[in-house]
Amino acid sequence: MLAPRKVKEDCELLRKEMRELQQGVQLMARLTQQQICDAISDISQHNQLLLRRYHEEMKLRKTYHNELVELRGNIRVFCRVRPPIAEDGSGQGSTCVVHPDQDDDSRLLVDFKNREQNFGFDRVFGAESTQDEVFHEVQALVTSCIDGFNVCIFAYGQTGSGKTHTMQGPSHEPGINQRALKELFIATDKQSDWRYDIRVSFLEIYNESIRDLLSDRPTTKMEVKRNAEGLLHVPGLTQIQVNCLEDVNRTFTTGLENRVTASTRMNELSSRSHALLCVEVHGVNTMTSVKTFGKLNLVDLAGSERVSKSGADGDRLKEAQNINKSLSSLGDVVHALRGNQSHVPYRNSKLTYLLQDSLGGDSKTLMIVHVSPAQKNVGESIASLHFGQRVHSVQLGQATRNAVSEGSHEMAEDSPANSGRPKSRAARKK
Ligand SMILES: Nc1ncnc2c1ncn2[C@@H]1O[C@H](COP(=O)(O)OP(=O)(O)OP(=O)(O)O)[C@@H](O)[C@H]1O
Repeated sequence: MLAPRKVKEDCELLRKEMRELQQGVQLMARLTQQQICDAISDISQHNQLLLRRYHEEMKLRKTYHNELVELRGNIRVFCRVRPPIAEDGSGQGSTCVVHPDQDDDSRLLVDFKNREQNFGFDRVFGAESTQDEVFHEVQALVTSCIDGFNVCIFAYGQTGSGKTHTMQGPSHEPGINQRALKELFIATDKQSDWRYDIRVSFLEIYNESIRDLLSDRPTTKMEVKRNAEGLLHVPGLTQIQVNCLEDVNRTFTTGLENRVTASTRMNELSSRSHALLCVEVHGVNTMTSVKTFGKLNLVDLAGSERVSKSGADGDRLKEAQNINKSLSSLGDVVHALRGNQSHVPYRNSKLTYLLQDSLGGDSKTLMIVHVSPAQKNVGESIASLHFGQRVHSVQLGQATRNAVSEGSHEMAEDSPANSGRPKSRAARKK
């Protein structure tokens, strides 16, 4: 039998040991916590370093990419994904399967046949992109026509993919056409020693026939001819001098009312023709009388969808075949130019023949490929992306700027916006 005093002492001892054990555990826990915090902080510093390096690399890649684009002869390809719309319906078919890469604004990811396909362009605009953002990227291209460059901007894609939205746009959110003219008015207004004259024509190519959209009595008998200076033009085509946005809007209203539209299963007001807004900028220096001339061609192409899907027959089938022919000719021409091939097949369609002077040489071309985000359109989206990719991915090879094409315009040496820019090849030769 233990004495009560001994029990009390043992109890005290046990209590003391327990307190020490508790303190020891708390100390260990604090130390471990500190170690974990240090490790996390190390990892996050390392991550931040990697992220910084990644962004630096991205910036560098962009710089090199821009240099490469210059070398490739100024042909760029953008891609724009339109947001979901009511016409996409609901259910499985409306699921969004097209996503811009969150970390790289030049890549697009598409879920197709249970695989993720990856497409690269000069720039990808997601569904939330605004008209402002898109125009910001094309602004420099647009104003280069003041310097005497010829510029073409094409909107490509299946019916309902957003081509007209990008080029024309609704009145509360105007697209490239109106913004470009506004920008030209602002830029030409700033040049005190220069007087500018801006003229527009608006035509469509429907079933390989040209129609004047600004004429009261449109005729389909219009042809592409060479004028005395060797430049391609359409005799009899209405040209309107525009001095302000009101003039421009009046012109658009007339032209759009005349546009041929026909219904297909895919879009009630599907445009089955290519619409071409041609802006000519004539400049004259009031001190030296030096003249400049540049052309800006803004093209809303007809829908690129394949015939079977549109349920086409009869007239619609003929339309679809003509559209396919001209779009593939356009792809061939741009592909040949970007690859610096010696033969460029301009004559294979009215569209490329008419634009011959504005494609190639020192001209600048931008193709904006439009895609729907919906799963039910994914086949057409993939076809459009392959079209854009074919143009975009031409290997550099021995490409430099193309030789000056027949009839291209030289940039005047003392053109106002010329200072600090590389001179056109023609100008360099002088
Ligand atoms: N970026 C966008 N933001 C908001 N709405 C858009 C956008 N792109 C397209 N839409 C809408 O989607 C619908 C189809 O677009 P749009 O008419 O521009 O297609 P399209 O490719 O020009 O078709 P079509 O070849 O038939 O002329 C329109 O209602 C348009 O307002």
